[in-house]
Amino acid sequence: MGTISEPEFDTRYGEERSTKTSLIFALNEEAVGSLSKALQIFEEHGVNLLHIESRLARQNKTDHEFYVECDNSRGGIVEAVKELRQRSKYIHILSRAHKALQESVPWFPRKIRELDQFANRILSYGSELESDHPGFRDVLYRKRRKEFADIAMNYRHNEPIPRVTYTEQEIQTWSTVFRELTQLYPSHACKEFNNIFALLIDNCGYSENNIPQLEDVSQFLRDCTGFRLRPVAGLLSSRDFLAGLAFRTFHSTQYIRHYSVPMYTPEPDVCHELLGHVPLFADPDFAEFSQEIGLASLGAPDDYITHLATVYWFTVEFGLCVENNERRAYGAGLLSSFGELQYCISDKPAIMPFDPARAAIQPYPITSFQPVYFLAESFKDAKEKLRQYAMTIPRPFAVHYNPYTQSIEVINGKEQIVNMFRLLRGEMDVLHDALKKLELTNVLTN
Ligand SMILES: C[C@H](O)[C@H](O)[C@H]1CNc2nc(N)[nH]c(=O)c2N1
Ligand SMILES: N[C@@H](Cc1ccccc1)C(=O)O
Ligand SMILES: [Fe+2]
Repeated sequence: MGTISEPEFDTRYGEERSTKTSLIFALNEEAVGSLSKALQIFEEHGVNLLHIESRLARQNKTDHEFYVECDNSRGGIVEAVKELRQRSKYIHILSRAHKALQESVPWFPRKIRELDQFANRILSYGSELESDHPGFRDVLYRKRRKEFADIAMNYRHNEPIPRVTYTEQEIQTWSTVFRELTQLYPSHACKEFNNIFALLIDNCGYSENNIPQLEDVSQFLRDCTGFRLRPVAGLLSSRDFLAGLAFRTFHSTQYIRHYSVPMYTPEPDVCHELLGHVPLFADPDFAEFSQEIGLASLGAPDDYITHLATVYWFTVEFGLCVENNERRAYGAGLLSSFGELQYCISDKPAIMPFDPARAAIQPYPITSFQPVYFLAESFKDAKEKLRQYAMTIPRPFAVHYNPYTQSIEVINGKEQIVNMFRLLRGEMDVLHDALKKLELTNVLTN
């Protein structure tokens, strides 16, 4: 069992490097040798220690606290602190210059076209998935996957998504998944999902004998909520994936799982995207919520991204909620796996009440059924709590999505405030006019 691994530490920080930084930290464990292991981290990152002191922690007078001064002229302190943080109860960084360095913001896309840059940044699940992936030894399957990867790699913003002629065998796999899942949905899926699913059957070519085309689904979503699909060759890093949502863009795979194990696959495939995710993206409220999560992620520090992605995992991917005193699935990873959808409603897994702060630190496997699920009071409750959680990500600026230019505006000065105010005032005027014409102006005053 593994956990999703993030790409290497993001090095797109500011150029500015201070030479001297002071830190105070207390280690998680005080075992013999743990300090020397911790100090080794500095060495590994080329950071020289100039001075070190230990003392009893101010807070509780029993822990030992260490004060170190380091020479950062060769860089590496950001990485070292990041690693040390994992072994520490707390770290305080004392140098001002270092703080400025930390506060400089990781790169994020500002224009929708910049999502083109994500195409070749696909994470592999690592050797573990490779060897237990059901398609691992199937040469034909791997060859076919390469064709799909090429479509995604060559795709550019605003192009229609290439249509794919699926093979008989692929359609068979889809049929099995579709048939099994649609039998379970009425009793296992939340009502928001079930309501929209019917629309997809009527409008989007969803049926037992047809794998819908991404382009058609993307057009449909654009009409419903302005969401669109982009083909992607595989798993994106959490940071990139979430950034896509900020632009109302959902990265979707186009290949289908291996025919040998239709009931569960360890990576996203077209069944997961089209059956699991797409229905809720057609819901205006969920679309707005998804974009907010995406916006909150832009430029967030790495550790916040990891936590946000984990909460996302336990909600949007694997969330359960209560409906009429019954357990129902709203997570896309459940709604696309007829194996796990039955399992999650059974009494086998552990169920915990949904609390974002708790879910954020729960480890999870990616290649097997989840041992733990979080149960929200309702689908709405989960959305609300995740939204509030996302708001706690610290950032020295606000962001706003301009739908006309499809770009992110960073609100960090007077000029941007004035622009945004103008935009909103225009909309408020329309609203006021509408209320007047409907003789509803009193709703504003009451
Ligand atoms: C945000 C969170 O990590 C989430 O599970 C992401 C990760 N990367 C992804 N990448 C792709 N292609 N599809 C997905 O559904 C996801 N999910
Ligand atoms: N397990 C899901 C696919 C999936 C993999 C990884 C993350 C989320 C979903 C399925 O079988 O449909
Ligand atoms: Fe997913």
